[in-house]
Amino acid sequence: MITFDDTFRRQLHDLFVWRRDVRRFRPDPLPAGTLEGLIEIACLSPSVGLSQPWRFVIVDDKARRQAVIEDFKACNADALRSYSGERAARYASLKLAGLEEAPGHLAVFAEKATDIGHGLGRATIPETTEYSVVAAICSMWLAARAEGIGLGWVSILNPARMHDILSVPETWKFMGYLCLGYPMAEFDSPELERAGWECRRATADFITRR
Ligand SMILES: Cc1cc2c(cc1C)N(C[C@H](O)[C@H](O)[C@H](O)COP(=O)(O)O)c1[nH]c(=O)[nH]c(=O)c1N2
Repeated sequence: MITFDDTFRRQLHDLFVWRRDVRRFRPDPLPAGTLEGLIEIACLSPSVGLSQPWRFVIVDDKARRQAVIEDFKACNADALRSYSGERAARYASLKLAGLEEAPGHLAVFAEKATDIGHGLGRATIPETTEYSVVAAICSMWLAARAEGIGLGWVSILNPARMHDILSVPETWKFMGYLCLGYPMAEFDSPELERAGWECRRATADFITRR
């Protein structure tokens, strides 16, 4: 039997506190096999019916990376137009992806048509497939941070374009595009909070009793 002691629990708590969404990366490359190792950990995550619906695409090709960057720029410009006044100025000042600097690019999809798991748990709530993939990304996020590697989740992208750029099957649903690399700096608070976009609320605000 494996048990975890107080020292581990304290360190685990620090890991939760110091995990960040990272957009500012140092240019240093990641050691060979880093992404594969993180994917290995992600695959230990829970999944509905043990369906393991996560699909990872390591994007090394320069032209495909550039196409993703161009799509981000277009989507981010559209997003900026949805704000006005002071909010728009603030949005424009945010750095919302580290696509140009990050040495590691990883696109993550959910295989909606998988037979693995024989449909268990998915009939009433089909979105459990996507939930499972999000669980895997969160595991990877923490595992990366434990290795001193920053992960930034980019969702300001057009899912249909991601399919075209990455040539993946129709049944794969785009879940997110992850930038990975060594962070420029470490923080214990979200960048959006530090930039004055939004602040974390008290935990009690999210709890209701019935
Ligand atoms: C599903 C999803 C999608 C996105 C994000 C997160 C998640 C969960 N986040 C990161 C998000 O802004 C960040 O998690 C919060 O601001 C909290 O900061 P920390 O993750 O605690 O550093 C994010 N950040 C960003 O700069 N560009 C983006 O496109 C996205 N997209």
